[in-house]
Amino acid sequence: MDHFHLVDRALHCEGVSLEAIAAAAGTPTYVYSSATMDRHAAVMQQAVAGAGSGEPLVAYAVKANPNAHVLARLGKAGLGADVVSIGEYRRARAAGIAPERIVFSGVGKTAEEMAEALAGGLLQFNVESMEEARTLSAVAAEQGRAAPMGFRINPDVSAGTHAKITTGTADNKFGIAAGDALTFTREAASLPGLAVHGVTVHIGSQLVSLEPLEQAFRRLGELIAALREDGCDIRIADLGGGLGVPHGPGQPEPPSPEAYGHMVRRVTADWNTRLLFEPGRLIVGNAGVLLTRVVRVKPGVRAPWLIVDAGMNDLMRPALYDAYHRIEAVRPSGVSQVVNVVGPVCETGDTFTMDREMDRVEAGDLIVFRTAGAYGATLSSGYNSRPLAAEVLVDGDRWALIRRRVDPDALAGVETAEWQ
Ligand SMILES: Cc1ncc(COP(=O)(O)O)c(C=O)c1O
Ligand SMILES: N[C@@H](CCCC[NH3+])C(=O)O
Repeated sequence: MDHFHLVDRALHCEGVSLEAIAAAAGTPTYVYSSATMDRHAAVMQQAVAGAGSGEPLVAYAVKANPNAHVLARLGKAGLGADVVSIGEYRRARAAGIAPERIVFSGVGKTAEEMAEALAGGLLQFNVESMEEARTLSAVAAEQGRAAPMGFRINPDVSAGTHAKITTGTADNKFGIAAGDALTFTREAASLPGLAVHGVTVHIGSQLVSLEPLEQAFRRLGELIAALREDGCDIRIADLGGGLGVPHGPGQPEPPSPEAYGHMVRRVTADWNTRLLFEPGRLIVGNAGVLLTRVVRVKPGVRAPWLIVDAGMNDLMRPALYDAYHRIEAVRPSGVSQVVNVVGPVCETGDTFTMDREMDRVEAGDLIVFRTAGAYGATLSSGYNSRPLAAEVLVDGDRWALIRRRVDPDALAGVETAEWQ
């Protein structure tokens, strides 16, 4: 069930009219549905329930949407957190997510970040190089603690997604080449303060086929067997995130979480490890829209330019990855038109789409970009001295402003002239 739906011929989020939100909160504003987030969290947890040995952990990838209220909601829905910076770690903890439900990923963790997370507690660091393992060892030795550790392998599998969100090929910066894993664990085992008990793999984002995932997981399975034979006690396999979400008619249809769960069960049946998952987009992508108002319609050669008050600074995905977002009128006219939808930013890349057929709208009308709950607000910037968009969370027939619009004047407080 879609919680963004028409009521009295106008788009609502759950029981709240998007027109009412725009009138009160202004535009552009991100609007999230709590019910959709809860449902996605439940669907993912059910899809992997009973897989592996011990309780599977669905650790939400905080980077997808780190708003404190979104995190608190997902924590209550039973999710842990996959964090990639100490900022995300702090946010996850502040949202009430327990340390033993947090994994720390990323190629560039600093010694300071490691020290704070180790002292605060976590399930494991997912380490991506021998150099990083040495730093973690030094941090652990200094605290007199053992650092719980997994390590990420690079399986050299192409995920079949956009090059800029592919992470598991030999050309990518991520992970340790699968062929180097034995040498890596032997060396890591010889360092003080490291408790190596996990392996992880994550090959990319918005995957629309299970095949590359299955290939990567099979490599991981072979590796777990080889590591055990070598005396390394692997107890956790973290299968990363990456499952794509539907973007609407005419767009590639990703496999369902249930199909993903079946594949995981089949491939991991004899692994005898606890399983971790790190979905981001799957949980929040379709739980959010970016609500924006048409500033004006300018005649164009190919098609009219629909100039909206959201720009590439608010929703970067089309400019960064040529990403598709379904666009809908908040009050559909029933008459269709072909338009180019662009923002006000002084860049040609500030183009959301060209030659898109959609409902006819005029200056002053509201439209939404769908599937904007993941990698939307969090990737935004204040480019062109534009404010950061507001964020709203809907719950039934109530809504709350969960991030105020951040005015560029806020910079006045941090811009200084401290010449040295
Ligand atoms: C290590 C890691 N885990 C999880 C994710 C979440 O990916 P997605 O939002 O596609 O599920 C990412 C982002 O690609 C990632 O880099
Ligand atoms: N930011 C990307 C996803 C990258 C996920 C992080 N590894 C997107 O918007 O699609």
